[in-house]
Amino acid sequence: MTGPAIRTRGLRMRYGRTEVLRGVDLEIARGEVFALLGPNGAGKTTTIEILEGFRRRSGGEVTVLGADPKRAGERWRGRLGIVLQDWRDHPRWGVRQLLAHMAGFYPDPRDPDELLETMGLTAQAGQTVGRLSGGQRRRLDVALGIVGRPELLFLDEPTAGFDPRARHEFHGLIGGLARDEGMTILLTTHDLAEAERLADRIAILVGGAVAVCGTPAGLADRVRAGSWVRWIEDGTERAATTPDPSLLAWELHQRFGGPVPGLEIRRPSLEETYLGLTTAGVPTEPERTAA
Ligand SMILES: Nc1ncnc2c1ncn2[C@@H]1O[C@H](COP(=O)(O)OP(=O)(O)OP(=O)(O)O)[C@@H](O)[C@H]1O
Repeated sequence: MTGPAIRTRGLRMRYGRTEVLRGVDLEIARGEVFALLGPNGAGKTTTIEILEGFRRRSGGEVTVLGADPKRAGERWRGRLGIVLQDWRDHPRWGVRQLLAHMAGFYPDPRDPDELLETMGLTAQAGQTVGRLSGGQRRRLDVALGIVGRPELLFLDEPTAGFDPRARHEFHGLIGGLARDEGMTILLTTHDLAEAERLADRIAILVGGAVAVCGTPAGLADRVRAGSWVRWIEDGTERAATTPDPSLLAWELHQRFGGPVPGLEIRRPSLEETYLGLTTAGVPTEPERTAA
């Protein structure tokens, strides 16, 4: 099938009088791993719930695997894998029992035992779901999301509550699903390092619209464009923001004819810049950050 896996144009959502999404434009290619970032309440979950067909949008166009989620049926839904933020609990089910039960709904499911092994849950196979730790529960959620070999996988904050080892293993698993099986993956996360590591492209949602979107490297260049340079001149502290701090330092060095008093150069981390973007708004053109 041709065409992008996901396409939205002018997607809008209003809860009562509050407009949460104000024209979200996204285009996610088949086989792409795409991360949606944004502060709490930015509308990430709302966006993916609309894409999954769980929520009716207020406006705009949406196509997911060639269909409008508003009208798509069960066969379309069977091509999606969904890992929600708060999955309904099945505390009395056995881990393997639940996975095998869910596998039964799909025409070509993964083998539940192999999947438990991949997810590091073999030892918990006979345990009831209610007795799993938070991280184990999350891994089971992901197993349930991929048991039907979905073409498109939605992961809403998949690694929340994971310890570093589980997170590392999970990143390997997601990389493998995309690389080896060509699965399209849309994930939301608050972890910038996770987005950089996993995603082919990242979009940051601010104020109900996509503020920036690009590859992790492109985004890093773009948001890191402004470095702060400070120095003392005529007894006064001076400061400038520049995309090329070494050039400015060299110019100052020439001007002073030697060492520059109080010279300090600081390059904001991606994390700091992300925080800046999401609290103070963001210039939409890269040139403006580089001014
Ligand atoms: N069913 C609802 N009714 C009314 N308001 C809602 C509803 N669901 C979400 N909202 C509001 O919409 C906004 C966006 O919520 P959403 O859960 O989509 O954000 P998010 O980016 O996923 O946040 P988080 O990072 O905290 O998960 C929030 O202000 C939230 O309170």
